[in-house]
Amino acid sequence: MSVRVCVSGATGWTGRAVAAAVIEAPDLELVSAVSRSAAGSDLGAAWGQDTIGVPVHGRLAEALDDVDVVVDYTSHETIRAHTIQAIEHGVHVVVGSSGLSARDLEEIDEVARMARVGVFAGGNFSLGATVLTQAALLAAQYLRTWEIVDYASQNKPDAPSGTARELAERLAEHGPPTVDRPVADTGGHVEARGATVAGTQVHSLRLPSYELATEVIFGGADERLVIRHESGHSAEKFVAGTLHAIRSVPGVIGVVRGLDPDALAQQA
Ligand SMILES: NC(=O)C1=CN([C@@H]2O[C@H](COP(=O)(O)OP(=O)(O)OC[C@H]3O[C@@H](n4cnc5c(N)ncnc54)[C@H](OP(=O)(O)O)[C@@H]3O)[C@@H](O)[C@H]2O)C=CC1
Ligand SMILES: O=C(O)C1=N[C@H](C(=O)O)C[C@H](O)C1
Repeated sequence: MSVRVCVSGATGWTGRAVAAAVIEAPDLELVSAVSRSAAGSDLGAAWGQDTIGVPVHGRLAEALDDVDVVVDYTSHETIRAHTIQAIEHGVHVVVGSSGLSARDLEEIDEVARMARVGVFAGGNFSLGATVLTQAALLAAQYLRTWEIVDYASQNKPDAPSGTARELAERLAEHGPPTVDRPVADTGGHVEARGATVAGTQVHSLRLPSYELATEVIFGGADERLVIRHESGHSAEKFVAGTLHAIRSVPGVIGVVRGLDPDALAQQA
């Protein structure tokens, strides 16, 4: 039987690519979509194409009937409320949108477990970013000092990126990085040392020409290790990971965070 999917944010950069892939997948069925500006239209028409029989709703709450999994690529402003709404409706959630902290995900985990619903949250669903996280987790076992630099376009509305936040929070699994001088003891403008996310300093740059790049720099004795992921301009790189999450999440209760690179490599 097909997994019935709603794509929230289906007229956006990422949601459109994901919705198109859901339509093409033989084991998935796109039953509804969400977008405020296209509310009331057919999704194909909203894309400037032939109609495809998929209604677009202006609010997620209106789009959840007969849905097994909602995939959300809307924004950091809406993701928390959307995730809770879907769980309360008994619908599994794939969280693509950035903005949820580890604390948010702990709270969501409790609600999801009570409802016996799965939530698959990915700070970055691309294969390269997934490998970045795995490489950084390995490095953190040996090199105990690190900071993260998060590069994105000047239009990205949130900071840090979901990619950088998830990386910092996953690195916290190895305990906080070693610091010689606490950030709070910094003279001058302490803000210049960046934001402390789960114990890691994160520096977000927002400049024209970047899509998204994430760099984690490990400091050792007279040496450094730099691990950097660079994103191109298409949203296609997020599709395989998102489809993997859609297929996996009905078998989950509570929150699962981050992709397994082996599972993703097999899917790609
Ligand atoms: N985890 C990952 O791998 C990735 C995460 N992201 C994250 O996904 C999110 C979306 O990014 P992107 O695709 O670039 O965004 P876009 O701005 O291109 O698209 C956003 C989509 O969501 C809809 N939307 C926005 N707000 C609402 C709302 N309040 N209610 C209903 N629909 C809404 C928009 O339609 P309308 O305005 O008409 O409502 C549009 O369809 C961001 O948080 C981004 O950081 C992006 C790429 C990869
Ligand atoms: O806002 C975006 O555009 C993106 N956001 C994601 C993030 O916050 O990490 C990742 C993606 O590369 C694009």
